[in-house]
Amino acid sequence: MFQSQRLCGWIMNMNTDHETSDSGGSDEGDRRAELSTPAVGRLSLYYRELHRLLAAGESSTNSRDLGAMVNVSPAVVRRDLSSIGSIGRRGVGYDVAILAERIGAVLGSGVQWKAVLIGVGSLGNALLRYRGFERLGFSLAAAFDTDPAKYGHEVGGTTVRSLDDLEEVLATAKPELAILAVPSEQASQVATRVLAGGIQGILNFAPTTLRVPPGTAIINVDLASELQQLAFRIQNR
Ligand SMILES: NC(=O)c1ccc[n+]([C@@H]2O[C@H](COP(=O)([O-])OP(=O)(O)OC[C@H]3O[C@@H](n4cnc5c(N)ncnc54)[C@H](O)[C@@H]3O)[C@@H](O)[C@H]2O)c1
Repeated sequence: MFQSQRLCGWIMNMNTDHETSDSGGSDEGDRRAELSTPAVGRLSLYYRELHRLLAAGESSTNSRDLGAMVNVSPAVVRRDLSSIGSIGRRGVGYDVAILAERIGAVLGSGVQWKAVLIGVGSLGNALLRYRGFERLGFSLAAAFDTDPAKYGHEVGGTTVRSLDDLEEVLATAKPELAILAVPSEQASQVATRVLAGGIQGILNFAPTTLRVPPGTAIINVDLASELQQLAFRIQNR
C-alpha cells in the first residue's frame, strides 16, 4: 500500500503524457506533487552524482560543484534542494550521504520496485542486461515475448517467458511497472493487458501514442525524437 502511494506521487511528476490524479496525501507526497517534471529530472541527476561522490569517498559538496556536475546554475541547485526540504549550510554545503538519502526518499528509491519487460528483441535484450536499474531499486520480475524460439532463454539473469503467461505472473509477482519494448503496432494491446493485470506505470519505448485510459501513468522514451530535438537546438543556437 505504502509502495503504491509512493509510486503514484512519484510518477505523476514525471514526464507523463497522461497524469495520475492522486499523490497519496502525506507531507512527502505533497512535496513530490509540487515538483515540476524538469525538477524531478534534475533531482535524479543530483542523486546519480551524489552516489558517484560517495563512491569516491567525498563527504560534502556544495551547490556550485553539484551544479557544475549536471550543468545547471548553483541557484537552481539551491532552489531544487530547498524544495525537498534540504537546506545547505553557508560555507559548509551539503552532507553528501544525507542529501543522497533525502533525494532518494523523494524519488522513491530505497523502495524495491518490481518491473516486467515485454518484448525481448534488440532493445529488450540490452535492457535486460543493463545492471543500472538494480542500483536504483528496480528489479526485473519477468520478461515476455511472443517468439517461441526465445522462451526459456536467460538474458541478464531473467528467463524469457511466453506472453501467454503474462496474467499469471502479474497476479503472483505483483509488479508495479511494465517496460514495453514491442513493435509499435503491438504496444497498445500489450499496454491494455498489463494495466488490466494491475500494472501501475508503463515505460514505453515503442514510438507510438498508447491508446490507454486517461490518467494512466506513462513515460515515453524516444531516442530518435531526442536526437531530432538535439539537431534542432544545434541548428537554432
Ligand atoms: N525509444 C527508443 O529510443 C527506441 C530505441 C530502439 C527501439 N525502440 C522501439 O522499441 C521497440 C523494440 O525495438 P527492437 O529494436 O528491440 O525490435 P525487435 O524487432 O528487435 O524486437 C521486438 C521484440 O518484440 C517481440 N514481440 C512482438 N510482438 C510482441 C508482443 N505482442 N508481445 C511480446 N513481445 C512481442 C518480438 O518477438 C521481438 O522479440 C520498437 O517499437 C522500436 O521502435 C525504441
